[in-house]
Amino acid sequence: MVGLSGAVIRIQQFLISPSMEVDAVSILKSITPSLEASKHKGQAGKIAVVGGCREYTGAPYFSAISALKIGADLSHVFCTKDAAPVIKGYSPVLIVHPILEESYSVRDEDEKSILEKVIEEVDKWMERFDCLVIGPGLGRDPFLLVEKNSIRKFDCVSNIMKHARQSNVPMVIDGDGLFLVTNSLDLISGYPLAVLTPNVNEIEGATIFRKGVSDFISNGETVHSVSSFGSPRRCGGQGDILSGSVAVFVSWARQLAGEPSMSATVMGCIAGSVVLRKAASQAFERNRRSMLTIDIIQHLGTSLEELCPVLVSR
Ligand SMILES: NC(=O)C1=CN([C@@H]2O[C@H](COP(=O)(O)OP(=O)(O)OC[C@H]3O[C@@H](n4cnc5c(N)ncnc54)[C@H](O)[C@@H]3O)[C@@H](O)[C@H]2O)[C@@H](O)CC1
Ligand SMILES: Nc1ncnc2c1ncn2[C@@H]1O[C@H](COP(=O)(O)OP(=O)(O)OP(=O)(O)O)[C@@H](O)[C@H]1O
Ligand SMILES: [Mg+2]
Repeated sequence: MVGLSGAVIRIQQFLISPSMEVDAVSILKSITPSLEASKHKGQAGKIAVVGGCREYTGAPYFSAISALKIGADLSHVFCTKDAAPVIKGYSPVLIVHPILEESYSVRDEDEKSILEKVIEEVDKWMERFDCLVIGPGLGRDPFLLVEKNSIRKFDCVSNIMKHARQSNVPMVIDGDGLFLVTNSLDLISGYPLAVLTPNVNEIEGATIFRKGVSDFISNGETVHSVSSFGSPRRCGGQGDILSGSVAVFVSWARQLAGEPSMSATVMGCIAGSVVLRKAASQAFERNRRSMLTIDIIQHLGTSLEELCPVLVSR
């Protein structure tokens, strides 16, 4: 396990490691499944986003809707009670669970029983999920994410992550989920099915996707870059599209037969990067300075189709 200062040194090593521009489109094509009339609902992926609180409702929406736009069959959001009606109002296609509690609505003596209820609710679904996204718009409430050395004994999201890990469910960790893991590295340390998507970082065992002018993806051994043209607009929420997209591609990559030369998490990150960058470039061409995150979401389908045309088997 590495501490935060260790993680910072590793960021520097990560950045100076030689990286190779990867053939991202070939990887995308190799993991994207065909559409077959015989397939049933759920086989193309069931994704769950854990995030959304009073302040942030956009981030979990962007992430969850992007998973559907990439091609997942079902997309769930586990959020606080206050955020749920707002997120439901954005779209009827998302399945929204208003189960998380913030500390202002929980008495100290009720914490344990409420935590148990939250975990019971999530556990009902856990085995069915192909990938979780932890953190978009989660906020920093101490009953959601416990801080290091806090006197607080319980928090909801660490426990959800522990249960996901026990069930071998992959996790893409972004936004406030990154804040949580930098305070509790053991949540993901040594877990090969964790993907972290910070602006810069590295933690042993997990796959790191460092976002920027070029995206760098590493599992600690090799570094792959994706530098295809994206967009010069940096409006908020593009990282959320990425987390939802990567979740779907990781779940697809895990279905590959044989022994692929890269891990499912690395392949899923590469595929997510190339599709998002293409969608961002298309959205920017059309909207220029007024390009918004929702414009990129509208181009996810056409970008994926251009890079990896759909194959329909009857
Ligand atoms: N419309 C919306 O509702 C939006 C909400 N957003 C949410 O807003 C909240 C704050 O997002 P910000 O963009 O300010 O924060 P970031 O997504 O940049 O980072 C969140 C946290 O991750 C950690 N982190 C990131 N990079 C790190 C590194 N290299 N090393 C160590 N730790 C690192 C830090 O604790 C940081 O505060 C998040 O919940 C985010 O999901 C954003 O996603 C933008 C859109
Ligand atoms: N300077 C850049 N030029 C081109 N593309 C970029 C640049 N920076 C980031 N990107 C692309 O945008 C994607 C999202 O990265 P970004 O840095 O916007 O995330 P973020 O800051 O976490 O977003 P959010 O607002 O959702 O929190 C990256 O994967 C990358 O492909
Ligand atoms: Mg972000």
